[in-house]
Amino acid sequence: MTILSCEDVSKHFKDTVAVKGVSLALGAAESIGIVGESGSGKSTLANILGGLIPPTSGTVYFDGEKISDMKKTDYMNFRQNVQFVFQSPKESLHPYLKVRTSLREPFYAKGRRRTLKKEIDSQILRALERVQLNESVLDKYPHQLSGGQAQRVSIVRAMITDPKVVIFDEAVSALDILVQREVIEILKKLRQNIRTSYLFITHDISTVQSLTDRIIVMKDGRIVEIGKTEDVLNDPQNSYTKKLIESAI
Ligand SMILES: Nc1ncnc2c1ncn2[C@@H]1O[C@H](COP(=O)(O)OP(=O)(O)OP(=O)(O)O)[C@@H](O)[C@H]1O
Repeated sequence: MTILSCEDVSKHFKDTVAVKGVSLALGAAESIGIVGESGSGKSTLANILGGLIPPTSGTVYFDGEKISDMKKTDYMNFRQNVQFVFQSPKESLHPYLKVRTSLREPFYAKGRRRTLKKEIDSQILRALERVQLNESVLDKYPHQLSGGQAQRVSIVRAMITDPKVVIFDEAVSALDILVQREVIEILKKLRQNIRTSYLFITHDISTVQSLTDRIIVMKDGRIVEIGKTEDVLNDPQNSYTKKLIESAI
C-alpha cells in the first residue's frame, strides 16, 4: 500500500526548474533514500511531498487522497502525519523553549490537549530512552545540547506522536562522523517500528545504505535511477550514480 506519492511533479523558481516531472511512491513502512549532489532538487521534492511548498504542476497524494483537494481537517491530518527532521536542529527546535516544552507541543498540535500531562511526560521519557538520551535534557534549551543530542531531540519531536511518514533532510550530514554513526544506529533501531515510512534525503549515499529499502538518484531535478538499495549500490546502472558511489568511498 502506498502512503505518500507524487505524479509528474515539477517546481519552478523564476528561471530555475528545481524539479522536473518526478513521480514516485513511498509504501507504508517503506524507507527510501533520495540522493544526489547539491542543487539536484532533493529538498524541493521533499518539501513538496511534505506539503511545505506547492508544486508548480503535478499532483501529490497522501493515503490515496490528492492533497490539493483536501478539506481542512484532512489537510491538517496529512501535515501531522508527515514530519520533518532537518539538517540543523535549529530548524526543528524552538531556541527559546526548553526541550520538555518542545516535546510536549506535538501532542497539543495533534489535538490531544486532553491527554493527561502525566501520560504525555511518560511517553516522552520512553521516547528519550529509545534514542539513548538522559531525562536531564528536558530542562535544557537547545543551545545547551551537543549537536548529536540536539539532533536526537529533533528525532524524538518528529516521531513522538507516531506520524505515518518522517522525512529526514540531511539530518545526519552536519554531525561529526562518530556522532553520525551513533545517530544512524539509533535510526536503524527506530526503523523496527514497522508502521512508519521514511524518506532520507542526502548527498552522501553511504549514510543511507543501511537505512533504506530503495534508493532514488536525482540529477538536475530528475530521477536518473531508482532501485533496491542493494542493487543500486552493487550494480549502478547510471554513470552519475557510479560517480556518487565512488565519491562516497
Ligand atoms: N526558494 C527557492 N528560490 C529559488 N531557487 C530555489 C529555491 N529553493 C531551491 N532553489 C533552487 O532549486 C534547485 C534545487 O535546490 P534543492 O535545494 O532542492 O536541491 P538539493 O538537491 O536539495 O540541494 P542541497 O543538497 O544543496 O540542499 C537549486 O538550483 C536551488 O538553487
